[in-house]
Amino acid sequence: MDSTINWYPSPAKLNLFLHINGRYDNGYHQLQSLFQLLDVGDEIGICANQSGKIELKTPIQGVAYEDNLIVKAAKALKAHAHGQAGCELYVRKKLPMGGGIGGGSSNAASVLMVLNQAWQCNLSLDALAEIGLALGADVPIFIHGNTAFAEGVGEVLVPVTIPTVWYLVATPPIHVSTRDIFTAIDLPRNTPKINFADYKFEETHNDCETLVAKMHKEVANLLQWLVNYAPSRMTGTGASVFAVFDAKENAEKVLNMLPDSYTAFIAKGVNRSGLHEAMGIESHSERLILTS
Ligand SMILES: C[C@@](CO)(OP(=O)(O)O)[C@H](O)COP(=O)(O)OP(=O)(O)OC[C@H]1O[C@@H](n2ccc(N)nc2=O)[C@H](O)[C@@H]1O
Ligand SMILES: Nc1ncnc2c1ncn2[C@@H]1O[C@H](COP(=O)(O)OP(=O)(O)O)[C@@H](O)[C@H]1O
Repeated sequence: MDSTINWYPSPAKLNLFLHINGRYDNGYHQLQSLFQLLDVGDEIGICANQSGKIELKTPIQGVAYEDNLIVKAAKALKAHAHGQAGCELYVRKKLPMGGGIGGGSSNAASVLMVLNQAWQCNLSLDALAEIGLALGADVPIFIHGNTAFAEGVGEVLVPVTIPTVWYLVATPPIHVSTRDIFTAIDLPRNTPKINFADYKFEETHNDCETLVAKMHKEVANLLQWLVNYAPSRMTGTGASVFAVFDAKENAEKVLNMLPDSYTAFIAKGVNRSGLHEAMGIESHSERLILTS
């Protein structure tokens, strides 16, 4: 094996809506969501070897080696590899962490997908998604690599093709703990299930948004500002917020006016993950086609 570092996309996602339909006995929440993949993300560098060691060459400040989802993913897959499977791992972090745009889960998925090939584990996408689910509820989305409706805790997926739009994604300088939101007493947990074929953005919402906006005025202020320019909503359990535009130029105009206190980027919505495109993995799954 040579020592070339190969770089792969690790795309971000948005939850275009997030409905909480109930709660399972283990405390996890039963969700419905539309996961929109983006053409923007981190980059994961991987150099597979036969050292038997998993080395992270670019540590992330504030995340310990054993807690890093990149390392956890490699360790989880090593149990399915032969011989002295090892690797050097690198990340070029571009996505804000803990913002509800899935950077950590996507990093884990990219590592699982690439090492599955490099170590010749030959696991199916379903098997990789099952390993990924134990690392985080959003990992299966990134393994299957489709913009998709999700149910359950995010593991029951219906791939979808939706029209291309542009997003301005902005993150206030705060951290929202997913756990704190899901354990809050006043989180709504009884939104009726929708039929995915009837989905319309304006008829859906994010059940976490009101609570997070109440707890963090930065999120409330950002939403109040953005909604003057375009339909806007929080993604996941926050703190990032997105606004939807038909044209990239319009998103750029609003980005130029955005106060400096937010980190922000513009991304195109894609129906297929850039990782799967880069790895040449064809999409065979049947897709629900939405025209608006
Ligand atoms: C709700 C979403 C939507 O994308 O929020 P974001 O994390 O993206 O903001 C995710 O599915 C989150 O996934 P992830 O961040 O991987 O969550 P996990 O590590 O699996 O769980 C963190 C904690 O959130 C709670 N949790 C998570 C998912 C879920 N369906 N119900 C829950 O109650 C659990 O208390 C768990 O201990
Ligand atoms: N490789 C990683 N990239 C980002 N976050 C990571 C990573 N490994 C572990 N984490 C931890 O996971 C948390 C959630 O990260 P992330 O997936 O970016 O956010 P979210 O789940 O809100 O979309 C971070 O706050 C960080 O502590």
